[in-house]
Amino acid sequence: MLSCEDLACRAGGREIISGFRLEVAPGERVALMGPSGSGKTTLLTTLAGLLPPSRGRVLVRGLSLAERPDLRAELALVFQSYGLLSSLTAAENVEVALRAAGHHPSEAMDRAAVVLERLKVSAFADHLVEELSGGQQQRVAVARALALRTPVLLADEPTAEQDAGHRGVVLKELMEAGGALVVATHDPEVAELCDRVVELRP
Ligand SMILES: Nc1ncnc2c1ncn2[C@@H]1O[C@H](COP(=O)(O)OP(=O)(O)OP(=O)(O)O)[C@@H](O)[C@H]1O
Repeated sequence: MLSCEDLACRAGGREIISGFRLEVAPGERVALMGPSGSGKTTLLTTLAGLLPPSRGRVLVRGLSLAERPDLRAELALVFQSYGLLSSLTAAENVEVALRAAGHHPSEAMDRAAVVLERLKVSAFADHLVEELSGGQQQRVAVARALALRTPVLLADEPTAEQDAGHRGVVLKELMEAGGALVVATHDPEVAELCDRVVELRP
């Protein structure tokens, strides 16, 4: 579903990742682990097609992501820093992503309501993102990515800001989403729920 071979990524003028190989099957859940600074965010950003690799290619269904930008529609990314539009409401953030992906406004509204409910943020659906706590914002970011129902979901430490109860909520939704999942995490319990662990070394 998602693969790369001999991938190298640069950030800040130096090579952060080199000779990286990954093959993720449809529906497979992979935990990406490694110490702080080992390159998990850099790698996820590259796999999402947002940062061009300095060597190698990212393939989606065997096709080059660089040559076929339309394949980006197969991927969703939960950013470590959420990447929400702070002057919009939680619901609008999800709806905007769905509308940008081609969904009818009324369908986007319905789908956003369902996914925000599942992530336990429906009580804040009409609140501006800037009024939400870090944990609430993170669940909106997860909701936005899940709402797109892409075959591949990339998630960067998606439970880092969650208390124990909400961590379970986020994990359940991510694990049951059904698509391939690559999740960067420092949490061994998240890794245990995945099918396998890929370790990055600094
Ligand atoms: N835009 C940038 N400019 C300069 N250096 C960068 C940039 N982005 C990342 N780096 C460097 O690349 C390395 C890898 O960073 P990255 O954020 O990918 O690591 P990480 O494994 O996700 O870390 P963490 O677990 O702390 O989130 C770090 O040494 C970081 O300082």
